[in-house]
Amino acid sequence: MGDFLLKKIIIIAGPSGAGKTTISDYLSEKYGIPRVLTHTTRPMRTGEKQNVSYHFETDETFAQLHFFEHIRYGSYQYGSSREALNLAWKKHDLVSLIVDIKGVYTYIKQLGDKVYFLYVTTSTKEELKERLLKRGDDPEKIKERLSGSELNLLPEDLKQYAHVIVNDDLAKTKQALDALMARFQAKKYRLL
Ligand SMILES: Nc1ncnc2c1ncn2[C@@H]1O[C@H](COP(=O)(O)OP(=O)(O)OP(=O)(O)O)[C@@H](O)[C@H]1O
Ligand SMILES: Nc1nc2c(ncn2[C@@H]2O[C@H](COP(=O)(O)O)[C@@H](O)[C@H]2O)c(=O)[nH]1
Repeated sequence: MGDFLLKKIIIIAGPSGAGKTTISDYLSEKYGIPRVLTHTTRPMRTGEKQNVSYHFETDETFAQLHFFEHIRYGSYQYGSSREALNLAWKKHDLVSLIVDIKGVYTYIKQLGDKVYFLYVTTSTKEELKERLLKRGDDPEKIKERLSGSELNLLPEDLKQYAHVIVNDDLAKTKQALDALMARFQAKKYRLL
């Protein structure tokens, strides 16, 4: 299984539309850092694929699974498993995972300094709204996602752990990620 001490996880969180999936895809494509897939009961969006974007579940199949942590977000359930993480760590020292803010608390509490927390956001809420409209999200759902706890703002007590990326300009974000990866390699995964 390799040296467990080397195993690290980049936990990505932030508002809907901020670019968490885009960033995770970039890390995967450019640096071979796989995303640990999570499970959800929400319907697939255009372009998403079963067992590539998520493990898409029904309420019945979701209820049968054993989760490390799980949440209800909007009308749907989401959950991540320790088994999937361990499986990914068998092949890779560094992996990524996308969760909401509640999930971030769980991962930091349970995995401590194995976690590198990337908080992704934009300068304005309008930018998020525009991206979600362009993606074809329902305007009512967008309203819900961009208010209250669904907005996934960075709480005060998580700021000490967060490495913030303001993803307004994708080219600049990629430069910031490249710099981050260079630091990782230099430090040989001593992330925090
Ligand atoms: N810097 C950027 N500038 C413009 N559009 C972007 C940028 N980053 C991502 N996008 C686009 O915004 C949309 C949302 O991005 P993405 O799916 O990565 O967000 P997300 O944070 O994973 O959202 P969600 O939590 O809703 O799944 C996508 O269409 C993506 O191509
Ligand atoms: N705590 C968890 N949060 C998760 C998980 N999988 C996804 N998410 C978060 O849910 C919302 C909505 O996701 P979307 O794909 O419908 O836009 C978003 O904040 C994700 O980060 C999980 O297993 N656990």
